[in-house]
Amino acid sequence: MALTAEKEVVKEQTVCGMMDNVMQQFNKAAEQIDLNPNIKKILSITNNEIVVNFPVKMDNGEVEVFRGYRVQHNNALGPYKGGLRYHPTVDIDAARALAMWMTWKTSLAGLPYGGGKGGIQLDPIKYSKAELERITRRFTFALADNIGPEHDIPAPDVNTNSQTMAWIADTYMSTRPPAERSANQHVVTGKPSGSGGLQGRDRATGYGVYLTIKFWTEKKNTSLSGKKFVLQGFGNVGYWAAHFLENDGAILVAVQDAYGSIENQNGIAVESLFNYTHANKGSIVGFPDAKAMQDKAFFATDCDICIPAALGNQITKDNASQIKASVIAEGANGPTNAEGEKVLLDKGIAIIPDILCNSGGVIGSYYEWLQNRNGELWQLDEVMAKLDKKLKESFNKVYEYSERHALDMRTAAYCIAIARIEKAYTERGIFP
Ligand SMILES: NC(=O)C1=CN([C@@H]2O[C@H](COP(=O)(O)OP(=O)(O)OC[C@H]3O[C@@H](n4cnc5c(N)ncnc54)[C@H](OP(=O)(O)O)[C@@H]3O)[C@@H](O)[C@H]2O)C=CC1
Ligand SMILES: O=C(O)CCC(=O)C(=O)O
Repeated sequence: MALTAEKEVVKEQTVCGMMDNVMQQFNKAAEQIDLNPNIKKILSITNNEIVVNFPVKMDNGEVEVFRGYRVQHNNALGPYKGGLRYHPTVDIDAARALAMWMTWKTSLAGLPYGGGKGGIQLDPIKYSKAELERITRRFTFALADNIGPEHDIPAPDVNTNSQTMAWIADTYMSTRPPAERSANQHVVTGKPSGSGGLQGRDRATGYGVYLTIKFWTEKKNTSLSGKKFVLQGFGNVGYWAAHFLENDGAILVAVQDAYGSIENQNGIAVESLFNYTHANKGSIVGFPDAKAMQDKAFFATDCDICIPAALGNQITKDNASQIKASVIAEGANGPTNAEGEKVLLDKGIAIIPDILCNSGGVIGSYYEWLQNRNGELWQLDEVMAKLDKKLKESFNKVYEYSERHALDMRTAAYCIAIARIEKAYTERGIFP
């Protein structure tokens, strides 16, 4: 199938209503822990919402005006932290929900951060690399002091990467007095390793997805060897998760990206698919060692593990009942909506929730931030070992809480995350 620039036409985007989803999750946990009503009020809304419209000259000499967002949900535990997404579905609802998820995620991981998220409403495939660089630099300039290394620290998300972060860091640092420039390198994380980036930040999220699945299988007295998994999204998170799962003996049997879906029950070789996508404008479509499948049939594929690692609201009441896996590992943020989740839990399918499953990314970002702040250079093996230890602690905390209180893992994770923020407010004496 020939690829077109009109991704949205190829596959319907369903990212609306993310706030409803995160609020239902929050309210359920708030009730469970009997959250102080004043703190509940604070956490139910975002602290700051920055919307910027900024003009950029295109390659053809015309000016286009873009809309960018940065939502800062809460900073009770430290500076706002979270990614920037470049996608047509970026709007204020999505940015609010994604910022809230970051607050719970950083709290659960025990990091000294709050939550923020943002991005630009655009389809990057429609722009040249030079245009994307100018868009990113103008966006950074428009955000001005709303971001900063001790205030709000962006990172990569959908359709942004280490190159995007390098442009942001460079633009932000160029606005500082000369003597302070390099001291501001940690305004963003996820930078290339030659520009202050952390060895291993590229794979940190996918590695965390893999680890949480491994820890879950260990709790079930089984192993990953021979387990079949399906993967929605073959980008940064999806590729690295698949890479580590395959190394541990699991078998990739179906993949979906924005252009289509493929299946091979005998196994899809992860590195071959990765190399193929690089030669095929980034898409999995047409991979010779798998057959094409209908997008709608993807979630019904026979498998043990299902990994949504693309956009939000992908598992809904319409497809949840078809899922054959015994565990869902949420690489993406908010991939399962409330109705879909009910169907899954009723069927006895476990969910490793996003705020735990994909937290390896922000934990890696924290290490990068520390590395820059302390003027250090960390080695890959020490980064991976630290990630392993931290994720194991987080996973065990959530798993044990869920067992002790007979809760699903998402609600358990939320209870732990929210209780930590409540404690911070209470200790300050504001809400006795
Ligand atoms: N990067 C990170 O460190 C972190 C990311 N996340 C979350 O993980 C998810 C993926 O992020 P990331 O891997 O960085 O993003 P990438 O941009 O690297 O990859 C996104 C992937 O999702 C696919 N995709 C997009 N739309 C659809 C669709 N409608 N149906 C199926 N697949 C689709 C893309 O396909 P195509 O290439 O064809 O467009 C691509 O394969 C997001 O939810 C993000 O918020 C969470 C924590 C950290
Ligand atoms: O690395 C970070 O700071 C945040 C990554 C992110 O956007 C996420 O965890 O959803």
